[in-house]
Amino acid sequence: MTHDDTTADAVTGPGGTPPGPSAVRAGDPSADTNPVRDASGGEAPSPVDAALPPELAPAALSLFGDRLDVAAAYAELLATDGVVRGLIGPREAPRIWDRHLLNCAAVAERIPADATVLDVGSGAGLPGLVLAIARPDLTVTLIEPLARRTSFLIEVVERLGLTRSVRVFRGRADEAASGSSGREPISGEIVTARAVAPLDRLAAWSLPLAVRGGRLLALKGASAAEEISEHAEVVARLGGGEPAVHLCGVGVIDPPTTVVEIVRERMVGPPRPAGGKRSHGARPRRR
Ligand SMILES: C[S@@+](CC[C@H](N)C(=O)[O-])C[C@H]1O[C@@H](n2cnc3c(N)ncnc32)[C@H](O)[C@@H]1O
Repeated sequence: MTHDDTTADAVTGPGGTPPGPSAVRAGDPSADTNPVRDASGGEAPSPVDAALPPELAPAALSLFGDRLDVAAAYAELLATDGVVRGLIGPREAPRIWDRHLLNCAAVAERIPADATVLDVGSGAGLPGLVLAIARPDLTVTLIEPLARRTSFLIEVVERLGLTRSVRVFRGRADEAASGSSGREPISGEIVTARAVAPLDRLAAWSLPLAVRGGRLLALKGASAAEEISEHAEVVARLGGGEPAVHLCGVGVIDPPTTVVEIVRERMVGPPRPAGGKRSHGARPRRR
């Protein structure tokens, strides 16, 4: 994975005083609808695309509670800025609530109170930012190598007023786990990931980020069982316990979110590079 160097250096965390979420409320069609042009010259989606569909309101309220207005502000940012900046496809805008926000928020039920969460490959903030919105007790680090995405994430964190609980780490998961460019290695009780890599590669990147007894929560679709049977051996070699499939949000969202959960049972170090030891601070091998 190469870095996209369109913006500044490694990110340690957003600073400054956040202005707080926009006043747009779920389902508020009176939001500013000034058309803006997207990168392709077409008309970008308006905030109305991010309005909470009435039929999803009960699920959204159940998953976000009194944070629903923050979730709505995030939905609006995804559907406008996120689309214009190419972080989310224009066709996703009207599906932001069911396919993205609710799907990700449902996973909060598998995360204990006050946990430290590391989200690998956050992209536009899914699921890490959604979890931070739904669960203000969590401390969340969004791990993402692409500068264009981390700039968006930093801006969103500031605009939503989440700077106390959310940090953005620009880099790959293996760099976060081992520490690189003078940064301390990071770890957490929960590692989340959605749509990042097949289970074997994901486990190799994510398990080193979990403390012993910590868990990887991988949001997977219909492929979950197949991926487990294909990769369970690799997962075991990496120190992971037997992967288990859980459905999250049963009775709240349809379909529920399928999560593959793997406990880091043993601490297994990274494989030694061929030809001897890696010197401190050296660039990790490309996988
Ligand atoms: C398909 S996107 C998914 C984004 C988001 N999780 C979602 O569900 O919308 C995969 C993301 O993983 C990131 N990624 C790829 N390899 C990575 C690595 N080794 N460590 C951390 N992130 C990585 C990519 O930059 C990209 O943003």
